[in-house]
Amino acid sequence: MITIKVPATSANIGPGFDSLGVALNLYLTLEIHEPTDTWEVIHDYGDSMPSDQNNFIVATALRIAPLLKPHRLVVKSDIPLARGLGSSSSALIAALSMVNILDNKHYTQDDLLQIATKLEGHPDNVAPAIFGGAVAAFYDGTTVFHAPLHFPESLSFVTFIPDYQLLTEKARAALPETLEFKQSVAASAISNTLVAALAANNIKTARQLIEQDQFHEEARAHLAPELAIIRRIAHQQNIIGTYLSGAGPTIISVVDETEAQQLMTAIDLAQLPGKTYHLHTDFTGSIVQTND
Ligand SMILES: Nc1ncnc2c1ncn2[C@@H]1O[C@H](COP(=O)(O)OP(=O)(O)O)[C@@H](O)[C@H]1O
Ligand SMILES: N[C@@H](CCOP(=O)(O)O)C(=O)O
Repeated sequence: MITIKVPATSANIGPGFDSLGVALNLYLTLEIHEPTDTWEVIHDYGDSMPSDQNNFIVATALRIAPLLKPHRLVVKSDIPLARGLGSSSSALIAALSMVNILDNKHYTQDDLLQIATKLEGHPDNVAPAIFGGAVAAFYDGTTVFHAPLHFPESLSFVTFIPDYQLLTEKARAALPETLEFKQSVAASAISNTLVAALAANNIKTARQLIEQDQFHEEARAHLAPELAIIRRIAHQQNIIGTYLSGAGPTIISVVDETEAQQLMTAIDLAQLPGKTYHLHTDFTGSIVQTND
């Protein structure tokens, strides 16, 4: 049996729209079992998720390798669907990794990133899902340029996952088509400076910038009302900043490890519809294991 393990990801990290992302310690695992006559996907997502060649993982694999031989697959995941934690990117990387193995493609991690970004449209989830850690990336429509962003290791992520789903497609449809020149300059300067501050462990500057996104959060605020509520709660504590994870609706507060429990308790007291988790950076990224 072959097992592919891919982490969840949180994209944007505030002002880094479509460019910054970090891998988190929730995982999708895809087990590849024996060859079969037709594709069989065993999962516990419920009846609305296909269990045959129409399953997203198989369909994605067949887009890349239409003649791939069917196998019995088992998918296990603690990454919730359509919550802004990159479930579709993790599934996509699992699919491409399966093609890599079954079709002997010899894709490097960089090849995977280029193909995955073409399929996903933006690199900020797929890059950290492949490499682990935090990544900054830019896709010009043809090529992805990327570099690791070394976060201070003491940072962790208090993560509120609402009970409701929000498809990324719907949250992207809420975005403006254009951004005025002056605002674009500010938005990109905020993002650049946040990246430099995080890389330099300059927490004071990171704290001043992480909630200053000008690209997407305001346009999406009505789709994820918990963002404003959790920000208010978090501002009463010693946190670094709170942002909309990916397209939402998950809300993440970046905190020093030692401050996490106090914030989780405060969020839980607000009794919002959802659950709070204390997540950490996954530094490994996607891995493939061959078991007997
Ligand atoms: N493990 C999986 N198996 C099959 N399809 C999946 C899986 N994970 C995600 N998907 C597909 O991706 C959709 C969610 O993607 P998206 O709206 O981009 O949200 P997010 O990536 O933030 O979780 C799901 O509704 C489902 O169609
Ligand atoms: N930059 C994208 C990230 C989408 O992430 P997801 O986890 O919600 O799929 C966006 O903000 O649309």
